[in-house]
Amino acid sequence: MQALVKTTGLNLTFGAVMAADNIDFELHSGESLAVIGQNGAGKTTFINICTGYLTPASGKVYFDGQDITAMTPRKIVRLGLGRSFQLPQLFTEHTVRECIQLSAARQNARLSMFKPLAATLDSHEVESTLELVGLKEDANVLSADLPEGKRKLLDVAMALALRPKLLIMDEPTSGVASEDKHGLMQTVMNALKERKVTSWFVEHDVDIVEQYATRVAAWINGAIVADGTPQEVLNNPKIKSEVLGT
Ligand SMILES: Nc1ncnc2c1ncn2[C@@H]1O[C@H](COP(=O)(O)OP(=O)(O)OP(=O)(O)O)[C@@H](O)[C@H]1O
Repeated sequence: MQALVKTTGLNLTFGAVMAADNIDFELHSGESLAVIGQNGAGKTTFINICTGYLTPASGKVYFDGQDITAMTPRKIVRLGLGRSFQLPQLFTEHTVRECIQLSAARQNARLSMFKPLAATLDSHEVESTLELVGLKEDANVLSADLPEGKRKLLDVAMALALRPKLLIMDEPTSGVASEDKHGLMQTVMNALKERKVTSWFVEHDVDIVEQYATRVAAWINGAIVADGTPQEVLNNPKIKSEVLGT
């Protein structure tokens, strides 16, 4: 089966820092990948390279068989590689519904000064996305007024409005109270399953990793040092001492 994401020999340094060290990696449709690693290990740099925000010094990135190494983030999103951010990128002066509408319109290049936004979009699509992430009752709330957990959900919903094949989430539960993390992840993972979206998420909470990942990749100094089932990676002595600190 062709990999959904494939990288070959990716390298990137920032001065003396090795942020990506010859990374060969594959992700297949249907996987749920958790990425773990200490701060500064290179998890976000790898995501930035795969989503067009950074260009590697050498190496290639393929999405669905297509070379996307030199593509812009916008083009990559249109191919079906979605992304959410550690700090949600919302339209803070707009309501929850409008944020989803704007996201969907951006994807379809349907933003126009001359037509109301709602008239250019499939309203059923927008409403079903709101429902999917449990934000229907908040549809008319300003996104800036949402609590952190719902801001994260809206960020995911905006990415889902673009109908991705893969969603990469950089720390989807960071900044959320520990008692709310599981509820948030459950909603997100149910939504991805419903839309048949492959998932890749960066996570520091081992309980979340164990519960929601089918595969774990552990990073140290810009390299993947362990890659396997959660059981294998989380019980690996090197990962326990150098990544998890247990
Ligand atoms: N634009 C940049 N300029 C200079 N150095 C950078 C830049 N981006 C990242 N780095 C450095 O590259 C290394 C990897 O950073 P990266 O953000 O990828 O780590 P991370 O594993 O995502 O960490 P965190 O868990 O803190 O988000 C770090 O040493 C970081 O300081």
